[in-house]
Amino acid sequence: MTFLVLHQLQTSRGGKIILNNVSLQVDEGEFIAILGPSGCGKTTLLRTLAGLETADHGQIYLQQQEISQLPPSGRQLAMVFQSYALFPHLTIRENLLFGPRARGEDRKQFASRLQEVAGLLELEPLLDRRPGELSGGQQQRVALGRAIIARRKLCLMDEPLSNLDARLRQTMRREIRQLQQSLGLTMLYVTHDQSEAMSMADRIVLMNNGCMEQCGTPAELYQQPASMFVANFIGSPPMNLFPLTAIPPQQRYLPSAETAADVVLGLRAESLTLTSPAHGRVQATLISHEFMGSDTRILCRLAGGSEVVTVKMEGLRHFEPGTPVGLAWDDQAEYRFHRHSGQRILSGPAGLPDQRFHALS
Ligand SMILES: Nc1ncnc2c1ncn2[C@@H]1O[C@H](COP(=O)(O)OP(=O)(O)OP(=O)(O)O)[C@@H](O)[C@H]1O
Repeated sequence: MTFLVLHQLQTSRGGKIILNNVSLQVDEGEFIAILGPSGCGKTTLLRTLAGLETADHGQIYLQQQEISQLPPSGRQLAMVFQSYALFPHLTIRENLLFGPRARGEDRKQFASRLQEVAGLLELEPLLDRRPGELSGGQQQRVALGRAIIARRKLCLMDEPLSNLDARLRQTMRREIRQLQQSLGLTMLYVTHDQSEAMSMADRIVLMNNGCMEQCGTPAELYQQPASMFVANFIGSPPMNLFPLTAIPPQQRYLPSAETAADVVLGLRAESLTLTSPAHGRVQATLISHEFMGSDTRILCRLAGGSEVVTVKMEGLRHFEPGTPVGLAWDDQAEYRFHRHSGQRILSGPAGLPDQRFHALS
């Protein structure tokens, strides 16, 4: 059932459009990651939803009720900020109960609600401490606890893990996802980390310059990128993108009605294999390699040009820089994009069956 609807939201600041015509439908219990580079409007989208920014136009509906004109306190949602926004002079107990107290909720239930949330988030031993006496991860849990104790069905989170080290971030990702699923929360979660979005979300909204570039499951964004921007943002390493003219004419399968100069070819690093120079579709020279643990990433420069591509191979590999090699790939692994618009070209190359083109058209 549709729980939240954003309809053509536009928000400006200082005469500049920050959010441009954003529309989205979210089901109850869904985890949506709002992903994009710095400055693309993620925080503004969350703040507009929470009523902390005023939209120029557009509507927001929560459970079929329009909330666009309501003040933040009337919107019935919880928000967790990047900075945690805990009161430093209050104990953790007081921080957790601050919201229910301020809203004048039933005091008789405070003890049981506190116990429930503290138990869920393993905060019991910390209740009498102040935020300054907690680690970053513990403070993050308290911030989460404040959202949960509010018993709001919609929870907005703005980069909640960005102050934590890499290992703790991994643990907290799983904890937040498990809590969200077990409590049936609907979550909008802002991050600029594509691996965080990929590992946590049911769907990802990828934003670019105030607009929604693509919305879909992590697999859809990875396998069916709508544009070069998406192909370059999703995946580690990002998709190799180079002009079709960088490969020999006999290897260029051209989409109908395009010239090679207008087409950018996209190949995922794991779709490429290294061969002897004579057996490759193109020739290249090894530049360097990086061992990542489970795989090795090999950087190669295409012959006759300056384009560098990354090849991903399982396990530990050793290569001599400067070695001539060939690169091979299946026709089915190719993506094509318009050089100027950046949009994916969905018409198949002449005479070449391609499941992906059919899937999208
Ligand atoms: N008060 C303001 N006046 C004018 N422009 C602003 C103001 N606050 C933010 N902006 C601009 O709005 C754009 C979007 O900002 P926003 O904070 O929503 O981006 P973001 O995607 O969350 O970025 P980050 O990941 O760096 O937090 C940016 O270009 C920013 O410079």
